[in-house]
Amino acid sequence: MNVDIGNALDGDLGLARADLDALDDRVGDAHERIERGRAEAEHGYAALNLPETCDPEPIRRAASGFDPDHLLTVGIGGSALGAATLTDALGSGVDCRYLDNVDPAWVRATLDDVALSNTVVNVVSRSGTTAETLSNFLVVRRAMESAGVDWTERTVVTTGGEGNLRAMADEHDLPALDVPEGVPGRFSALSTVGLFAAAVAGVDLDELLAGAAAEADRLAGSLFESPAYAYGATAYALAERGAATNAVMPYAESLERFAEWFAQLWAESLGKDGGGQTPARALGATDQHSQLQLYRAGPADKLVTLVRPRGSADTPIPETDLEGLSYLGGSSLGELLDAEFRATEASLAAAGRENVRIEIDRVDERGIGELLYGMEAACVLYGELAGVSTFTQPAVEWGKKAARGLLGGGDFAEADAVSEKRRLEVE
Ligand SMILES: O=P(O)(O)OC[C@H]1O[C@H](O)[C@H](O)[C@@H](O)[C@@H]1O
Repeated sequence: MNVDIGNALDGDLGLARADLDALDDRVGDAHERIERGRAEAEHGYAALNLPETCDPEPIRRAASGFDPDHLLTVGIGGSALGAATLTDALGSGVDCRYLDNVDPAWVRATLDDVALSNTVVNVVSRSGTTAETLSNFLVVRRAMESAGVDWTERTVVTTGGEGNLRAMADEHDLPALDVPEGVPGRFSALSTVGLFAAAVAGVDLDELLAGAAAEADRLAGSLFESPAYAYGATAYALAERGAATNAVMPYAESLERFAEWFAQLWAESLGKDGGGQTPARALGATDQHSQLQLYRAGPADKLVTLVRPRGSADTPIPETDLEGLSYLGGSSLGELLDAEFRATEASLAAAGRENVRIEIDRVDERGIGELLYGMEAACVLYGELAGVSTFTQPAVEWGKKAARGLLGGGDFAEADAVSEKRRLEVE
């Protein structure tokens, strides 16, 4: 992964090279803290050891028993987004669906759309208690029963040591993969949580983990020596100067889910103590024709993170005698996309709007391994610099408890707050 922070300097928010030089001592201290956390496999930091600690063999074994047309992953948040990012970017041959919402019409439509007799279900929940995931799984199970399909033959469970899912896996003797200790959901893409779906979809797990390991090897005590830290430190420094939004804009359709994954990573890890950066999701070149207006001419409160592969398969643009379009003929869609990318960068920079360029060689296992690991390390570094508790999500838990209380799942004070909703209705 290559990170170019040149366009983050000397823009409207006033970040100068000297500021990054001054920040670098703190990056060195944060790196030491991160390395200590990794050495002791502390909660959260353990995720940065996954390239070494994750054994792909049991995952491949669990996947090898199937040759499905469809893979239905039932999970939410960190228990769906990592797998979805991997299969969208790298998967082939298997139709991968993610039941990561409880919209009843959509769940029904998804189930109607797949041949359940040729579907593998992966139900994923670290806690084994998440209401959305468990409810969806019960619906899937019932649909399989109604279709005369033995769900116990087609279900793989990925979960922690305890909880309802673990009990169900034990009761029905289902194949079960363990969520590793100390790895929060949003940092779990490179574990059993993300890799089962990837394996079913034909992704080369060894190459993916090798890409991540290569990025891990680049972590160093200076932001000028480590691409991941260069990005994390720059994002932090800009946030301190008012970049309240981080707009992530991949220039590849296959990376659209990556932006969704990044949004969870960044928001849930760093949105604490009144700070953080609101992730915005955009897609190049499509959103050059919509959101770019705001990024260039709206409030100067953003970092735009442009992500792209350096190379990909290309499609020539046919010659045309249409007047005014001849400049396109003989060129290619790839060249056009490249020009759009560089034009966006330049248009932002010329308006004083900070942006960073992140590149991988290709959208392949190596590149995606580098990218996911690099963003995770960047996020952990940002968390250290900001002094927040990167690996917790108390605000999310609050809402979970309130919803559970409303459904009669226990006595939660959070549920009482629901009746205190302020109203000012206009009809
Ligand atoms: O894997 P689970 O325990 O089902 O959790 C799924 C998701 O639940 C919560 O909302 C957390 O905030 C997420 O970080 C987590 O990924």
